[in-house]
Amino acid sequence: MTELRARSLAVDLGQRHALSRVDLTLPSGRLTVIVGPNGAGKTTLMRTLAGLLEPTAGQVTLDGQPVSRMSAGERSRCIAYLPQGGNVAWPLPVADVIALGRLPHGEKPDSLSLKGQEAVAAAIHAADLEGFENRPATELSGGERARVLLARALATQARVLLADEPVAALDPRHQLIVLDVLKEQARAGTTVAAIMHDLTLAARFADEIILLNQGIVAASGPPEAVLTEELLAANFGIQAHVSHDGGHLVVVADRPLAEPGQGG
Ligand SMILES: Nc1ncnc2c1ncn2[C@@H]1O[C@H](COP(=O)(O)OP(=O)(O)OP(=O)(O)O)[C@@H](O)[C@H]1O
Repeated sequence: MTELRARSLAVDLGQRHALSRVDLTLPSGRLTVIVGPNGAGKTTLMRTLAGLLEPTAGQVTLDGQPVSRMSAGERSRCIAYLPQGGNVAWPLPVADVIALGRLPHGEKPDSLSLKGQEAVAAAIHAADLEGFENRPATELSGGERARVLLARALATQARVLLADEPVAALDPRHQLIVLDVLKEQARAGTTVAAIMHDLTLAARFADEIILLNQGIVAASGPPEAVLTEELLAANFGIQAHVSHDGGHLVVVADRPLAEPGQGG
């Protein structure tokens, strides 16, 4: 059982307290979705969990080991991080970009081990990229590129997968495909967390939701406990209608409130 934990985490960015007193546990076998308004600290939290940002206070541990004390190589083998809106700088073939996910294992695109080749093929299949392998990665649509970068993260086969808005640029079919992949990864034993803004999709796929607002955890738990009309008003500043449809929670944002938390 892999467990990524944050204890009393605080991160200051310049003069701003981006995160304060964050305690959370991401267990393996579960898909945790992090939601919250713009500027809530979601990316800051995910980068800190990935060991890419040094906390001002508190600690992140992976199975009890402080992430900050892991070497960069060990960390990138254990924790795959998919950044928000990532780009591809070089016109490499798609298959080579995905194979870069094996670099933490010391494997280059032209010298993949058998395990590496299998990991890349599985990632191409999971991200629905068969037929794209030889296309220059710089000549893709935004959604296609997002799937290539997800596939690169999958190819690492890390124990932890952290994805910052993995479905933001995707069409509805590929949103479902990618979230199915993340859920399958979790079911296979990976610790998976994703940041999302689509609350209905989040409710449908998340085992647990963490609601972040102004750098603190405002609520966490199963979707129905977190995505309530009261918590959405207080934290997103929206009057929302939450209903059930075929066992799924549906969140419709009706209108913005003048101030977060203001009813009526
Ligand atoms: N380099 C920086 N220096 C100072 N403040 C920063 C820096 N980067 C981010 N911030 C601030 O920290 C806060 C948290 O930013 P963060 O990117 O984590 O938010 P987020 O919840 O991911 O937002 P979004 O939904 O818009 O992606 C914001 O108020 C942001 O303005």
